[in-house]
Amino acid sequence: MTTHATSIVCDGLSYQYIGTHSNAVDDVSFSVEPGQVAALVGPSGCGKSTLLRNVAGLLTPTAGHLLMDGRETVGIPADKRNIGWVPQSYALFGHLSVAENVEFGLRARKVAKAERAKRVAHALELCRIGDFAKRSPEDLSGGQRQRVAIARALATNPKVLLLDEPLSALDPQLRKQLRADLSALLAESGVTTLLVTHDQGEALAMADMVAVMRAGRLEQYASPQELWANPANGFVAEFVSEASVVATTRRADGGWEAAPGLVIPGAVDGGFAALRPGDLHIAAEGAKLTVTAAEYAGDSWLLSGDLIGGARVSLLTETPVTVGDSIVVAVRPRTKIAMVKQ
Ligand SMILES: Nc1ncnc2c1ncn2[C@@H]1O[C@H](COP(=O)(O)OP(=O)(O)OP(=O)(O)O)[C@@H](O)[C@H]1O
Repeated sequence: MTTHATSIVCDGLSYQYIGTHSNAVDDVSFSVEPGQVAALVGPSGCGKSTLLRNVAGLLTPTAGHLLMDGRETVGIPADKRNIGWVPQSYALFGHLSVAENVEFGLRARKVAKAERAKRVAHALELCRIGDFAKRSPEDLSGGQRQRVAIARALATNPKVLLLDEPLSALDPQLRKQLRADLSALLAESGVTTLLVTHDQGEALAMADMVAVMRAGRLEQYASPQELWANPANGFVAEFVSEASVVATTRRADGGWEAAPGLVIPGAVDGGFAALRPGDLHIAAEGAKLTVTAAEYAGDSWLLSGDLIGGARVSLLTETPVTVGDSIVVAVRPRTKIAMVKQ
């Protein structure tokens, strides 16, 4: 769809709401390469939507720069930025057909009729909703409605696509299915995309780059693989991979352990070990763990428990275990544990 993709640079961007005492977005810097999909993730209230609204031009930064294709964008009104905005609710018009919804933004921009028809047809095809062109969006499933909202945004040939929680209106089963479809669609469209999600799984699965935010600050900006392998700190490890971040101590043999007997293979320096549920298994030798919760997950159990020393960790196992049981756990063979600073 896009012939020329746009780069986005946020440079020291801050935003403070009137009447508040701190920045909702605080000195955030990152850049998105042309055609990339970047996800903003972080706990509720960390500033994701505020940042997205600044990029959209719905809010004006209190400090910093926002560059698109190297050009300062702060000060340019929202309707002159050529941005495709897909709100959480999709905001489709029920009294218009799917095709008319997609055409809506083009009419508003006074695009000529023949060109409108061409762009609508292309957007419908790209989003695989041509079969529903004459239907009302109200007669479509949640997933199909989402495609209409994206087609409507893409039809205007935006420089940048902004998606606010694109999958949150869908049920959990459908969310997983549709994130692959949405990724494929975004890749095919080639448009530079910023998306907000509070679901770290969604961010890892869909984005080229992920911005992890906490209390307005950017904690880390990296590819999903890099975030997983080298989380910048304990917060990122816990948020991105549901890790338990446990302090290590030096063993007499020079190695490091996260609890008596729980050796962290390959750890050269001490620090905190980010232990993910998939990192540990029940073993003959290792550390004692008292099971405090056992959640059945179909082909496995998700156990949580306390190690000697008090740290709480989780692990996936196929062995049925009951709450109160005492088990021995170790790091699975050939598993690299991420070490972080707290
Ligand atoms: N209009 C407003 N006036 C004052 N403060 C606001 C306003 N909107 C948001 N905030 C505050 O700014 C901070 C960031 O909010 P924001 O909505 O950007 O977070 P978020 O990460 O998108 O959260 P969520 O995941 O819950 O949508 C929060 O502390 C919030 O209370």
